[in-house]
Amino acid sequence: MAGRRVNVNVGVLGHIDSGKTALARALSTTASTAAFDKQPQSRERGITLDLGFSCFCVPLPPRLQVTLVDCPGHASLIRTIIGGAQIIDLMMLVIDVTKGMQTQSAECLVIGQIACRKLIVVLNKTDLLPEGKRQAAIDRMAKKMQRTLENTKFRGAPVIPVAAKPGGPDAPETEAPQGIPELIKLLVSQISIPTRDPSGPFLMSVDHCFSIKGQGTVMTGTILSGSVSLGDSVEIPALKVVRKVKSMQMFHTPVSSAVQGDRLGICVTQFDPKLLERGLVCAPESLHTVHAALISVEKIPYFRGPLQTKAKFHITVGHETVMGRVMFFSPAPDSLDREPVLDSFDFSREYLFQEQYLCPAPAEADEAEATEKAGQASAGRCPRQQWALVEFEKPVTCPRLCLVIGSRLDADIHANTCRLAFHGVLLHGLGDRDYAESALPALRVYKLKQKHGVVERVLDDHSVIGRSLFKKETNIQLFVGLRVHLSTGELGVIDSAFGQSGKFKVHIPGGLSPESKKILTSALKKRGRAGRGEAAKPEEAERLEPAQPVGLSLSFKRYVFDAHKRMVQSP
Ligand SMILES: Nc1nc2c(ncn2[C@@H]2O[C@H](COP(=O)(O)OP(=O)(O)OP(=O)(O)O)[C@@H](O)[C@H]2O)c(=O)[nH]1
Ligand SMILES: [Mg+2]
Repeated sequence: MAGRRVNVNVGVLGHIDSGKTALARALSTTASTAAFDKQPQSRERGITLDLGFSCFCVPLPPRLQVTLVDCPGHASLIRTIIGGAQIIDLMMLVIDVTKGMQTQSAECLVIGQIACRKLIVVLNKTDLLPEGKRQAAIDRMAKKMQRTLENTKFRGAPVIPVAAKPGGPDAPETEAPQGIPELIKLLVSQISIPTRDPSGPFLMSVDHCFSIKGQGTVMTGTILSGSVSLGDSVEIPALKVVRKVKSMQMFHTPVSSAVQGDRLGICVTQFDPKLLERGLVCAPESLHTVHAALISVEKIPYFRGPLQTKAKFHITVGHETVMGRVMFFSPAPDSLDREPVLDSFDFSREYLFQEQYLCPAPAEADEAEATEKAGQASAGRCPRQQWALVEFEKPVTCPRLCLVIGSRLDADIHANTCRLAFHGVLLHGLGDRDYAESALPALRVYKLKQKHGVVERVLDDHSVIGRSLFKKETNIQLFVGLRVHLSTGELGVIDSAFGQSGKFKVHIPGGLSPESKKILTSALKKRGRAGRGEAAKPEEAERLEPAQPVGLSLSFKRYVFDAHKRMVQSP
């Protein structure tokens, strides 16, 4: 790769109007087709609508080509921002120094924590600060940003002041940007040349597609994995078409091959560019299209409100965003602290269904209160990994183990709240349309069912009558053979229904203990004659209630996807 430029992708993210495009322009020496808001709609609306690519070179060995990925800032374009964040090696978070952190700055920071390894903060528009107080204001904002980064993985990241377009839109082009050489120096010092891995299946994220008369259709994008050479066949999975690579260019320079991390244009023939505004191109058959997926999931702490099972979210899978319904589940109680596994899903294990994603209970909540409340787990009971089954409204094509982000993009963009709800890794895709029948029965997620009743009376040393555990209309036959526990410690087995009012007979293999017999036979006088101290009639005597209630508890599992709804009791 002597003399070959190593390409590094740097994202330019931040709240709308913080000056991202102005900064990209101030830094770049070469612009790609769609850089600097060239599209007419961008011009019309005066905002960036799509990813813009431009670059500059740093003549250091190996010659570094820094590709800037200029992302939109507008809240409604967050899908594009998430797509952009997945192809970058380092993120520049652009902050308007006169405004500080704004809503989308916070969302970009969240996306950065999920998708990027490195970040620097660029305080832009310093020319707007009054001359005399400028440095003090910059120092104050830099300190504020450090505090914001304090409890993120970017703690201690560098903060640098610039003015990408001093004087603003009306300033003459001659007005030189400020702080750019220092920013380039900082970028070069922060960029660790990522190890590019040419192995693995070829996968490219395409961000623009256009035709060139006499040549064919050019798809520009960034290689996410593997490599590509002239003459290779590539698949557009969303359209299920395969084409040969006719020619390739990197920033207007013809090349014969490219590897992960490179940004390039691939030219193919007989392909209508309108069919693929943005999406994926890959080695044939290397991606899968899934109708549902099992993901490892982590809640984003800034998202307010619970992550409710059965709720719908916008699910960004790789570079596509579709609506999906989620069902959360956690490890079975005996494996709460298992090491998280992020490269596969273990179907051999059992999992506990959750009404909500489990968050640590507040420190002051006591154990009972914490386990009581849905969606909360006391400190010692918070699992190290949780999962979700995501059922997509329409199938998505994505790489294995790709990033997944769940968000509430329909939330009010002026409500200054983080719309990003959770993130995770797609561990297992369900490609069958009828996955509910073909795949889900193998997913052993269970609900723990608990029923409580009382012993009404003793029949003999090995059997009692229970009540208030089933409803009158319950078919008790279904429960025959299940184990119940007496509050006095004995183990019982449901033997049969007893009468028509939901009562049932319990067989106690080990027999009642003497204490239990005492409790159960030291009966309360029944109302009526016996209640008035008169001798109860014999048939009334056996209906006497124990003085102190003896509880009967029945617990069993029901597997959520077991069509027969069997009740299972662990051995
Ligand atoms: N005074 C001053 N104005 C700036 C500076 N940088 C950008 N601007 C102005 O701020 C406005 C927004 O600049 P853009 O670069 O389009 O901001 P952006 O972050 O790309 O906007 P979106 O892409 O729509 O989110 C424009 O009018 C710029 O001229 C700066 O350093 N100083
Ligand atoms: Mg812009």
